[in-house]
Amino acid sequence: MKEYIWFLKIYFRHQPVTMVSILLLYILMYSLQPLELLLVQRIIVSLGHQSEILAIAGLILAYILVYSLKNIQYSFSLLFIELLENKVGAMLQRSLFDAIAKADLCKLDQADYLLQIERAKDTVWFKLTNAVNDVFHFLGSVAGFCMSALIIVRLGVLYLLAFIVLGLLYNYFVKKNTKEHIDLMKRQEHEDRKLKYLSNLMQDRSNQKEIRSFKIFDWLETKRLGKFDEIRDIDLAFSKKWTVIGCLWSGLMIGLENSILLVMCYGVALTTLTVDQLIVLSQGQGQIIVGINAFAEFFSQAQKNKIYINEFKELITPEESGIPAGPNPALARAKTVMELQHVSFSYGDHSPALKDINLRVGKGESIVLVGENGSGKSTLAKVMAGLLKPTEGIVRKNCATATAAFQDYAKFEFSVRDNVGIGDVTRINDNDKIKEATIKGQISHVIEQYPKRLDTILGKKFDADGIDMSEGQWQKVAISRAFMRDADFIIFDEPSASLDALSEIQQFNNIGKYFRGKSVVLVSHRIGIAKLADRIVFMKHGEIVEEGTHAELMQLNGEYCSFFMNQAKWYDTGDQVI
Ligand SMILES: Nc1ncnc2c1ncn2[C@@H]1O[C@H](COP(=O)(O)OP(=O)(O)OP(=O)(O)O)[C@@H](O)[C@H]1O
Repeated sequence: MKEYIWFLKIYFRHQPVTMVSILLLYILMYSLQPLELLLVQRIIVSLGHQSEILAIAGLILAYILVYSLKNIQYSFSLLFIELLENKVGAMLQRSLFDAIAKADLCKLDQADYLLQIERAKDTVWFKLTNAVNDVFHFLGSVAGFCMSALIIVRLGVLYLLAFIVLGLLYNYFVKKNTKEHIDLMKRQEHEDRKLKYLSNLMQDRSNQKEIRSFKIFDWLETKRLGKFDEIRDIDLAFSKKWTVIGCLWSGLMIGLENSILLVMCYGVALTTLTVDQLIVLSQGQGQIIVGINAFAEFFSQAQKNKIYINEFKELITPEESGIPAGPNPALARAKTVMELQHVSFSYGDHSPALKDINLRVGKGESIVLVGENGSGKSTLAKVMAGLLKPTEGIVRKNCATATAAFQDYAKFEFSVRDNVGIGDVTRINDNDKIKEATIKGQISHVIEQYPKRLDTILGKKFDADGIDMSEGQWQKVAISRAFMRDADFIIFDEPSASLDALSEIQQFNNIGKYFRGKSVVLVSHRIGIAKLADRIVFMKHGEIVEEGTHAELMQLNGEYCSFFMNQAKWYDTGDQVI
């Protein structure tokens, strides 16, 4: 019940009036049914006793009123529930996005975490509101059940017991069916995701080049259909099985219901029961069964909801940040902007991508990380940027503002202004600053050619006039973001991977020029760039194996030297590698 109290509190805190209104409406709805029963009985008795026409008309009017009230109440409760869903759903969705934005980046590569997010989207909009609805239904049905039971018990305890047994039997079937269905859904969840993935592959624009060039449409479609058939066959088998069981069970229930009806009719024949009592009992039977179903439904649903609520609660509970925020006096004294002590990092259960890294970035120092593919440079850059939380070790930071540009930068289908301005959202409407950033990022001359300039939409998903930039142009937009902020500490992970040779040289010149005096950590494959840095950090298999200036490392004649010479021999300029 802990989890129910947690989320009910959230709903009450945000929408107290709506919550109380729904509760009152449900209690009213469930109380109207037994009232209807009493009125029917009174009408029959009055007719039988040939009471005054005015009294009979009054009773019929009251019955019509109760009946109409029931329908009006239903429409209102739907309206209130929708209101609740929209208001609280929007707030919960924000909590979810907030949690995703704060989660360790590598979590977003984990299938389980992605599945949790997928489920949470449903939880936000439907499952939690449904759970609130269930609680109200339950409370209302308790009230209704008690009133119906009181009416029936006056006519005979045995009738009430018989109806309760009938209700429990009905419920046994529903419970079995629901349990098996839930088990099936859980087993199918992963398969459903695979099917969704395959379907998305077929419609995603970015895959169309490969699909057409390699002519893999049929191959992919066979895969998708295979998965679709697999899921459909299992669903169909389930439906067939439960249709047969359902028919047999309904037959049994109809038999039992009619047997009870026969007993009641026999009671009328023996004059132990009057006709109005027979009508009240036969209608009351339905209300008792519905009541028991509502209880059982609530408890079985509560079991399911418990899982979703707990999972959602866990998902939106903030994680501890990887790097302690704020200035660090000890680092400030040592003129250090960042220090890593014995830092290791693993992606899930994989072998460590970083092993026992010790690194200090001095104020105003430029460091270039070099090494073979997969040696851990990008991972280290992400740990330094606070995007990945070290598995072991400590990262200490001492800088007011930091900025970063990554090789796997985001392409937002927004305007150029937004794409660049997000580098510092506080200045997203500052045209001069944005233009300056695009000049430093070497993309201003391209943007100047667009008729709408900074207002040009990048990408064509939402705007037919949108511009499709080349990969290199996109990279320049991403780099311009980094120039938006006057940061003390800048991390560049392969900022030139998609640039042509001249743009690349210009880009590095710009970094040197505009970030002079700032602390810069740069990941680059272009080893000639390393020579310009204050310090070179050479990585291999997730470890720092050599550290020093270009001259020092060349003299050492170790890993860096051979890496440098190997790259240098592809350039005629020999030692003058760019
Ligand atoms: N998201 C991920 N999940 C699992 N393993 C990963 C992930 N990203 C990187 N790795 C692994 O971590 C190791 C280090 O990768 P990283 O990208 O940091 O290397 P890198 O030196 O930047 O490589 P490159 O020069 O190719 O960009 C590699 O073995 C890689 O396979």
